[in-house]
Amino acid sequence: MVFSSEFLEPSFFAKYEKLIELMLSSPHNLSSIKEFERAMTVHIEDTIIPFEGSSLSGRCIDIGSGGGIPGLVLAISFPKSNWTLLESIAKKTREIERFARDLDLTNVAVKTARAEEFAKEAGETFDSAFLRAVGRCDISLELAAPLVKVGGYIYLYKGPGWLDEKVFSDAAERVLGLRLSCEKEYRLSDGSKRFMVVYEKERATPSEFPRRSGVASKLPLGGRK
Ligand SMILES: C[S@@+](CC[C@H](N)C(=O)[O-])C[C@H]1O[C@@H](n2cnc3c(N)ncnc32)[C@H](O)[C@@H]1O
Repeated sequence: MVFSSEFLEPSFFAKYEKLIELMLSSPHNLSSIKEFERAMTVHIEDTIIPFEGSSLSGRCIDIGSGGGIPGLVLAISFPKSNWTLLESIAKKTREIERFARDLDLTNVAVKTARAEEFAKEAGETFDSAFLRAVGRCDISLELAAPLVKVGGYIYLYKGPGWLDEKVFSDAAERVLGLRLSCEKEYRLSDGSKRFMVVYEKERATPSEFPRRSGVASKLPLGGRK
């Protein structure tokens, strides 16, 4: 682990390890990485390193949470934040609920729905949204913007291809009333490069959003490749 232990309480590390054990032993193929140490690097370090020395609070949503990454890791690390973990596949949300219970996390709620549908019910009520490996930046921003308050933030976890991908975010920023607020490069302990890209929501999301389920990927705001 490359992050400093001063930033995190020792009890958090036991929970990260337990979460990875739960993910790897799940029958539902929640991680393409099967080896424990490698999963600690790819899932835990990747989630935590960009927040080293920061704090997180308020209502947070992890969109497309899969096996609970990054939401469960951030819920462990920042107990004062309140989390909704949103995932469209029910067998995954049942697993996330079980993990949150086994980890004694009282700041986590789990919801089975597509982001486009959940946004109609929840509206612009979250302080921050987090997405990792859910889609290209413009698609992720379109799923997140209708759920975030004006003045709130969208955090995208991005891999080494970010500098080529970022061209697709311009149109989404303009249409959705977002501003690129911070772009931070970091490295995992294996040397691989990652980016945390943060957008501030400056204006209310136009009423044509959310578009129907699936349209954000079929007709992306940044255009087709
Ligand atoms: C590649 S997985 C990434 C999971 C996790 N965020 C991670 O980094 O390990 C993408 C997940 O997003 C979910 N997903 C994709 N589009 C979604 C949508 N519109 N609403 C909710 N979940 C969605 C998928 O079901 C899938 O579990």
